[in-house]
Amino acid sequence: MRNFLFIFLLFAQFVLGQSNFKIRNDTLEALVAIGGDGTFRGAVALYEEHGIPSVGIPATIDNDLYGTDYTIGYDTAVNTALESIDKIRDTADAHDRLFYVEVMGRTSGFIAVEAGIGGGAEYIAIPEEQTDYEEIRNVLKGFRKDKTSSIIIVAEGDEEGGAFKIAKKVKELYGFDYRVVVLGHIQRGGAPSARDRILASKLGVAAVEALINGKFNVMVGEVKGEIKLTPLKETFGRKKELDPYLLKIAKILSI
Ligand SMILES: Nc1ncnc2c1ncn2[C@@H]1O[C@H](COP(=O)(O)OP(=O)(O)O)[C@@H](O)[C@H]1O
Ligand SMILES: O=P(O)(O)OC[C@H]1O[C@](O)(COP(=O)(O)O)[C@@H](O)[C@@H]1O
Repeated sequence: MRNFLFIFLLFAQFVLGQSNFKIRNDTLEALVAIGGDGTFRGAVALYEEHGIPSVGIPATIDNDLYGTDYTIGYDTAVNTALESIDKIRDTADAHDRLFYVEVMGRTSGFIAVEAGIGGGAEYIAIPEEQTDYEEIRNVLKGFRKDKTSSIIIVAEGDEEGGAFKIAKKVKELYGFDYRVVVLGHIQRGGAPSARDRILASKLGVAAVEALINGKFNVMVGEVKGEIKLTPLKETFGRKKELDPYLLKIAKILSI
């Protein structure tokens, strides 16, 4: 690290969220802000109001930042969700049950889609698509009679209001008895997966390189295996789309 560049490498929540933390403008040249859209909004405000530049590193389990294929924490969260879904599947099989499993995703269905495909979900409800009750009924009526269990994954941010609401409505409409499991905050934290460790290592190096090269107010991301810089404002101002191919195969595999 060059002498003239003094960088605080901190979780931005720490900087932005704690009132007793005082920023000394005379010593702080740049900030590496690690977090999601809230963190980056704060980083932009810090620049606009105090002239402190940042480089952002995307870290949120939701994976909902534009400018990177994956965010740090997402892969670990999907694996944690899958571990639980595997266990629930055992009970669903043994008890001949329909389970609704609610995963995190405040405004996006990234965790739901990958956990759903990985866990063999019969249906995946996400905020990006209108929940289709008729499709749920068709899946549950059983195109395949050899299935002894059904699992419906619901992203917490689904426009219908979560797993309990969907389960209740399906029961009212079609009479299917159910159990609901809300995985909740166990999806955050824990030991990071190998993929998350590698991604964090790559993006950490990329952030320092960006600063050395005088690139500020950008987020470092990885897109199709390449490091990419995206203006911080775009990362939360633009919508990151779900992979349409994953959505397609989720439907094919649910039959
Ligand atoms: N416009 C803003 N100005 C200053 N601080 C902000 C702004 N938006 C969010 N923050 C702060 O950034 C921190 C992280 O935001 P949060 O939404 O909790 O997490 P994430 O970064 O995962 O989206 C919080 O402490 C929040 O108060
Ligand atoms: O209950 P809280 O503290 O608001 O946290 C829950 C929210 O945090 C999230 O897990 C995202 O957190 P991060 O962006 O920090 O990974 C959302 O999916 C969820 O809605």
